[in-house]
Amino acid sequence: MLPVFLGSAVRAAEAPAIAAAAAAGDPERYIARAAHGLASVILRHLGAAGLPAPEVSGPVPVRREVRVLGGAGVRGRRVVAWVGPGNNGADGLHALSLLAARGAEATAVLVTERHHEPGAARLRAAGGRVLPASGPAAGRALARAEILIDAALGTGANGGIDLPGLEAGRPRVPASAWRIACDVPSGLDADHGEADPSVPAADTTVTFGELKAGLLLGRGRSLAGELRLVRLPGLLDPALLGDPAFSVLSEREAMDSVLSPRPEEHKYSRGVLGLVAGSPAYPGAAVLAAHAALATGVGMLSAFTRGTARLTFSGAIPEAVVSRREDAPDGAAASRVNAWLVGPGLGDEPEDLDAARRVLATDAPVVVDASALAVVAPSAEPSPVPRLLTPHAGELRALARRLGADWPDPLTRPVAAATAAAKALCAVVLLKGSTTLVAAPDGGVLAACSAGPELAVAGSGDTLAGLLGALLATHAARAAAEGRPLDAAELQRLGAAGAVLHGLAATRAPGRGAEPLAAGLRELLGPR
Ligand SMILES: NC(=O)C1=CN([C@@H]2O[C@H](COP(=O)(O)OP(=O)(O)OC[C@H]3O[C@@H](n4cnc5c(N)ncnc54)[C@H](O)[C@@H]3O)[C@@H](O)[C@H]2O)[C@@H](O)CC1
Ligand SMILES: Nc1ncnc2c1ncn2[C@@H]1O[C@H](COP(=O)(O)OP(=O)(O)O)[C@@H](O)[C@H]1O
Repeated sequence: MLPVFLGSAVRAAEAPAIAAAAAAGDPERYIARAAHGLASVILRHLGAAGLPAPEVSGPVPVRREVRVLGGAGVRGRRVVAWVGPGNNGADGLHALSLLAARGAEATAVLVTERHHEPGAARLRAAGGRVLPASGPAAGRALARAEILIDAALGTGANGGIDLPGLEAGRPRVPASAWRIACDVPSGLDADHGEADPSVPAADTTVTFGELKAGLLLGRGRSLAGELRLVRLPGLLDPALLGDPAFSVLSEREAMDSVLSPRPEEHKYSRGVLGLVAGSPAYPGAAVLAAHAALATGVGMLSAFTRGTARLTFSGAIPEAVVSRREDAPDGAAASRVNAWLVGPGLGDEPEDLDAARRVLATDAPVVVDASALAVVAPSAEPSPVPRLLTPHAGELRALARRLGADWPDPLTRPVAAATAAAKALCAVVLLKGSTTLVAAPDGGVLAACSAGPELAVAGSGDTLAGLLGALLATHAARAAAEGRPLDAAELQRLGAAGAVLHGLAATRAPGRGAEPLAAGLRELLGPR
């Protein structure tokens, strides 16, 4: 798991080391190291021999399109940087001089009057140019750029800044230029990912010290591009840094959460999922959830649905045991259920909501999705077995309204919103979005960043719900065999794992829309 911190926390935590370096007569100690990492990423991208930069991490587990530059080597490559007034600009100047020393045609375009003078002097000495943004030479350099470094503003930004080379009617940065942001895209709020329209998008962001939450939330997710982390040992004071805002689950960790059946296992020991879903108005949601659960791997699927949806469901899912809705959760078919999924296509008639209430009154783990969220009530104590709620932002807002709760807004403050809901409801809350956050009642938050916008289709949430139901059922069965219940921490991890797998499955799906996602999941997980 990769911890992610508020940008403001990283900023506060680096202040003492920076002050100490300055007091020791070495004010550029960390700037030089950051610039070294930045230049190293650029060199590697050009296929040139990199600098010996031990501190650059591998790609962060966030799905991105990665653009690799054609041609090898750095000699003669036209590298331009927007350079701002603070240390972010200083990083950019330093990185440019490292590239100039290796033969790049390096140009700094000063976007404010103030800039880091020693850095500018070093760049000139290395053969680079330092130009004011207002002059024609800067326009020409920007219009010929092959690589554009965004070093205008970093974590000290207070809103966006007008940058040359982006406006219509003036020399423009070519669309083919590879854009690399230094620490954060200029003007992006490094805490929450808010950005005004002036914030420039990057293909890659090289960030320093620790990952900043704003790179993974809100607009940050699309503005930052591929992420690289340059660690700067000794820079951050752990006491000032505090706890992470959230931690990103890796693909490996998610894959490892899917249990393979043991040779001696039978359908019941492997895990039975009780599915309370589907209604005459929404029969398809239950089918999508069922396909996803079966693709993830359950021993048995016991479905409870009503009216004409029963017929549709039986026809589509021949291996499921299908019962009447009113038999959940007490009928014979429910007796072996290890975990429940209630909600996909459930409907919102009184009888639908009654069924959801009955399921929530059991002591089995349960995924509460879609219209079943309408019966969730606050609780002072965790239920004996925790619940996993799966709202998107609109559903979380509706839940807050119904309960009269004053939770932060899930779109602009998703970490705080999910955490407040998890605490108030004593449940694990999985807040769906381009970055999905999973908050536990005791505070910690996990994140899944594998998803892309192809998941923004009706029915993809039903697929996620089925996947989560299967993870809960199989883990609950394994835990029961070991004589222990599933706890909230395990449920939270399974929630995050499910969201990561959901995003990965989309990359393997044989077509568009929600229906092929289960096939993508099968392809991803292989025979289990
Ligand atoms: N200080 C250090 O030794 C290190 C700092 N690092 C770099 O330093 C950056 C933070 O440096 P700073 O604290 O100097 O902050 P910035 O480089 O983000 O710049 C802050 C300056 O920009 C001005 N400013 C803010 N918003 C503006 C706007 N909208 N329009 C015009 N001007 C604006 C502020 O008045 C201030 O003078 C990090 O993002 C990172 O790139 C890294 O090099 C790690 C080491
Ligand atoms: N732009 C996006 N990028 C990545 N994932 C997305 C995006 N939009 C939606 N998703 C994911 O798609 C799913 C949609 O779920 P939901 O809104 O409940 O859909 P439905 O109820 O129609 O099935 C969620 O898992 C969400 O995280």
